Amino acid sequence: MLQVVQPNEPAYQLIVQKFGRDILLENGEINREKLGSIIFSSSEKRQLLNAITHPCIQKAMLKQIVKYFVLGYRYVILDIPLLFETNKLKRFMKHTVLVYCDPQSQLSRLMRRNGLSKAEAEARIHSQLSLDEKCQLADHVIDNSGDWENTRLQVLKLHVKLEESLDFLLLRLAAVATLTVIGGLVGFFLRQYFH
Ligand SMILES: CC(C)(COP(=O)(O)OP(=O)(O)OC[C@H]1O[C@@H](n2cnc3c(N)ncnc32)[C@H](O)[C@@H]1O)[C@@H](O)C(=O)NCCC(=O)NCCS
Ligand SMILES: Nc1ncnc2c1ncn2[C@@H]1O[C@H](COP(=O)(O)OP(=O)(O)OP(=O)(O)O)[C@@H](O)[C@H]1O
Repeated sequence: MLQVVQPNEPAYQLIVQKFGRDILLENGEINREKLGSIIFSSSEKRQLLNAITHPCIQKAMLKQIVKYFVLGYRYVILDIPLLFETNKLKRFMKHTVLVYCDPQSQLSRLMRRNGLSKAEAEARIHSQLSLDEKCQLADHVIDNSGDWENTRLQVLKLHVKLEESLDFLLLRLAAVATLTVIGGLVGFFLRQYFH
């Protein structure tokens, strides 16, 4: 959901208004490293950023869901870091999947990926529920503590399961029927009008 914090987006204006121009790069884009270091060391600031960005992120997600639904995709995956914490969107999800890894790997991978110190990485991890707590809340857990191949096999298994599911079949049929009727009516009136 990077696009909601791009210049010209409403969330961007509000972020600059609340956090100041110091968090901008020379080209006007948000300096993610700087904003990250502010919000991950203050829960108040984090809540402020969440209050600004979450409504825009939710709108953008909804648009994409409708798009892929109409295109006939069997399922869409929403990558939502704070799904269980905010507990707002969970009721709209048919399935929830948690990608788990053991706490030691989580810490060392985050330190390596973002070049963070142990304390900085721990602050980020503690700004969310622990993975063990999230495991209890998710419908499916992919254990990514092992190597990539091990994870890939688990993902493929889940993919097959989701592809086989008939979730939302009635809703899809109703949507197709409605579109067909609307298309038919439009065609009928256009023919009447041009004859
Ligand atoms: C805070 C920002 C600048 C940090 O950018 P950065 O490139 O360093 O990290 P990135 O966006 O890849 O996020 C890394 C991870 O941090 C965690 N995280 C991100 N935002 C938050 C948050 N508000 N609260 C808790 N954890 C968060 C998530 O696990 C996420 O996957 C960036 O996340 C941002 O612009 N956030 C605002 C939009 C937002 O709220 N996004 C996701 C939360 S739903
Ligand atoms: N199975 C694995 N083996 C080795 N390294 C891994 C494995 N899975 C992920 N990593 C590494 O761990 C880091 C974090 O992975 P990734 O960015 O995919 O996690 P994420 O859950 O999307 O993170 P975030 O929630 O912070 O956005 C990356 O540098 C990635 O290369």
